[in-house]
Amino acid sequence: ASFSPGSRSILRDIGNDISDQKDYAVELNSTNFDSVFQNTPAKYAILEFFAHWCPACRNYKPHYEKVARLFNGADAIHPGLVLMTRVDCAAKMNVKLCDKFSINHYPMLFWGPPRKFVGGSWDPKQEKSEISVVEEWRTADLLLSWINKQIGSSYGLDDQKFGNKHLLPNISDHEQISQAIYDIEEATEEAFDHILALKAIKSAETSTSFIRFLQLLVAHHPSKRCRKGSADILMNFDELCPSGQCSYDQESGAKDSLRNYHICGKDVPRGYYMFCRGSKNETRGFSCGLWVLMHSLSVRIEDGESQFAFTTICDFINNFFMCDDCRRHFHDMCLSVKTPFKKARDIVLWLWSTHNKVNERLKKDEASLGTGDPKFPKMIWPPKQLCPSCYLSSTEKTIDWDHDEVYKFLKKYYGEKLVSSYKKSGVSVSKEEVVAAAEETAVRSNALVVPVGAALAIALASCAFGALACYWRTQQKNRKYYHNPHYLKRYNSNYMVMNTFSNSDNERIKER
Ligand SMILES: Cc1cc2nc3c(=O)[nH]c(=O)nc-3n(C[C@H](O)[C@H](O)[C@H](O)COP(=O)(O)OP(=O)(O)OC[C@H]3O[C@@H](n4cnc5c(N)ncnc54)[C@H](O)[C@@H]3O)c2cc1C
Repeated sequence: ASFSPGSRSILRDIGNDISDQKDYAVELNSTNFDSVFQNTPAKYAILEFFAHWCPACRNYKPHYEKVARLFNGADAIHPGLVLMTRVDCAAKMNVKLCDKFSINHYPMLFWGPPRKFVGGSWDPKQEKSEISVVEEWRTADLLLSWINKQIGSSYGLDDQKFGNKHLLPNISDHEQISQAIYDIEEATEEAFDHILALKAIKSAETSTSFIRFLQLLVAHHPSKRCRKGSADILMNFDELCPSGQCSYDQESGAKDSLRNYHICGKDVPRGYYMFCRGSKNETRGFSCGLWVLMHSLSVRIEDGESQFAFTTICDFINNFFMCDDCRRHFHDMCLSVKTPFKKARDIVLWLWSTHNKVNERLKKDEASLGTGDPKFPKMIWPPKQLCPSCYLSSTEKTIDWDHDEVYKFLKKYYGEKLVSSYKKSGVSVSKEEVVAAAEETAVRSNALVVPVGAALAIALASCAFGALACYWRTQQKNRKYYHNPHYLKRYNSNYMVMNTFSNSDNERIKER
């Protein structure tokens, strides 16, 4: 089978094998070794070399399995992050493989990016290698804290799976949305992967569209690590994509390549949608995550940013959502908006009703073609069970919405209930620092594309991420896109409202 990066199939398949064997760590041999490392969506791998006759190895197995339970298999607690594997060196077919890794005692554990193990080897005298020996491994506790140190996490052996085993639709459950933060992170990463795979930033137009979307993410992405990752790309954008020509170099050492960046950091588990998990592998997932991302952005913007957010989302879908029919339909709906949005409420409700138009169309298509997910039939949303007050009245054919109630509901559902669960220690910033940075950014950039709230949030993000802040500020001085009329003129007048900073804006920033 072939697996694309982020494919859910491989982890599910590994999961199925595991339930048969009751082992979580994946047993490798000289035949499957390369293909498993090549195809795993995990970011890191641990490889244990052992011998089945070795008593110490047998005693160690429960420790190793205790950790593997967290990361491997369909019910992994932290899926898609660390692939835990083992090779039995006492099996004849693996002798050469174990030799290549200079195994001189059992068990011996290695750590590295999975691809580095493909056709790989290890030699103690080797100076530069991305594969390293795991130093603290003797108990499950030690091994997990060693892993935590490598990836900056704080996982515990008692961590429990977040949410239901296999999400079954419960349309009246207000709390299910809180799990969507993982899906939004994954969808954000996946969108970035698609852009990279198709080298889709290739002109001034696509560059601008991408920059604007990053600005929106830096300011309003509900996940802290995605705000940080987006800020990181934004800060380095001039180097990564001079004149709109990005480097997509695959070389791991290529510093100026977009491929070396992760829009949500490098630890986002891949291959596991939760809120958006379909009952079949090929349904839901990314497109659901993308909708949820857009809704969660829309409820976070402020009045002054509404037109910016609208054009940014429309352009992003048009330029980078690789489903042709989808983006064409969506673009038509964008073009049908004749009056610029002035209030945040306008874009929240527009996105909601646009999504419902798509639902309505797909409901018919899926019924006639049988292509939908039977467990998640399309519906006009939110259903009454989820928001009774949204309905003034309804018949089978029409719904009379209470738009104020719908707006209130969406703000709560995609706002308050959907927040970053990612905590990183040492990230703190004083209010004064935020205000100073926002002011600095605002005063300098009188014709900035970034609207007030976004500038503040970017400043906040950049301050909050410590060393990035100073770099961001110096980089901003060189950022020509914002000042270049070429980049600003491409929209027709009703499709674009530029925000400029005035003294009163600066006062507002100070107040905030
Ligand atoms: C911009 C865009 C355009 C698309 N166009 C097409 C297309 O033309 N043809 C096609 O076949 N597929 C299209 N898709 C994919 C399609 O809309 C679904 O994403 C996909 O079928 C998966 O559906 P789902 O059941 O996971 O729910 P989705 O429609 O993806 O919705 C995700 C979640 O959002 C919530 N939700 C549902 N409706 C609303 C609403 N109105 N407001 C707020 N929240 C809501 C629900 O909790 C739902 O589970 C498009 C996707 C996107 C992002």
